[in-house]
Amino acid sequence: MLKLQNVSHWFDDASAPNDGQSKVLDNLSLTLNRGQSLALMGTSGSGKSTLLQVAAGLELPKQGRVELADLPIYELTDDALSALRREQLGFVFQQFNLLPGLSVIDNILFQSRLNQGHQQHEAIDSHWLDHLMTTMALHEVSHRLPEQLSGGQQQRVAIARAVAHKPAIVFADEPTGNLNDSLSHTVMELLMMLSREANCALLMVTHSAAMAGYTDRVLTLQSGKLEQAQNS
Ligand SMILES: Nc1ncnc2c1ncn2[C@@H]1O[C@H](COP(=O)(O)OP(=O)(O)OP(=O)(O)O)[C@@H](O)[C@H]1O
Repeated sequence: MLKLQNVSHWFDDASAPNDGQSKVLDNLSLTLNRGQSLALMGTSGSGKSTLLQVAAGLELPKQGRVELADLPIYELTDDALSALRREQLGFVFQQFNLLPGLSVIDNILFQSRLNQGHQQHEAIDSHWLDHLMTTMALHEVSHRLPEQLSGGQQQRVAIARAVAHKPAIVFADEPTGNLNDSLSHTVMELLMMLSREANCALLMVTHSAAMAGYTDRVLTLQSGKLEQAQNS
């Protein structure tokens, strides 16, 4: 599903060694299949978000190859890459990134509706939508705007939105970063359950060993390399 092959990336920085370049990602490779989950840990600044961006087709790596759904993403046309993102990817960010002018239900359906506007995409599965709304306890607030929700409710909307169109892979950057401990566990349980039900892969960045404990695999990014995390 997701394949990174010999990926290296650095940001141009005149003050850094090695001819002005220090590598954030150093010749790393990674495979993640549908139905599998992986937590990415590492100290602040170790490159976790950069790796997520590179894997999701949002930052072109300086070297190496990235495949999503068997497609070499950085060789696709802009239109093909947009379609891949729209149909196959889901995103959950620490800041939720809900669309402020849209109700809860319209936020959740946003990506599915975009897909429907494009050729041959299946209609939204109303049973799946109802299941999502029930699981995330969002029925009662479905017509509210994001600003009328608590942080936990906003995060549940963000997760429902990320999986509503049953993507092949969900990228989550600190998905529980803004939540208290008990809510974090609830949100992780829901995210894991929904990703299992949608049979999607999950690549999650987290600082929390407790949250990483929910995923099948935990890797640590250090000096640009991926290492097996301790205790995993
Ligand atoms: N656009 C950019 N331009 C220059 N340097 C950048 C850019 N984005 C990130 N960096 C640098 O790359 C390194 C890795 O950043 P990244 O955000 O990927 O780390 P992280 O592990 O996600 O950190 P955190 O846990 O604090 O969010 C850092 O040294 C950062 O300063």
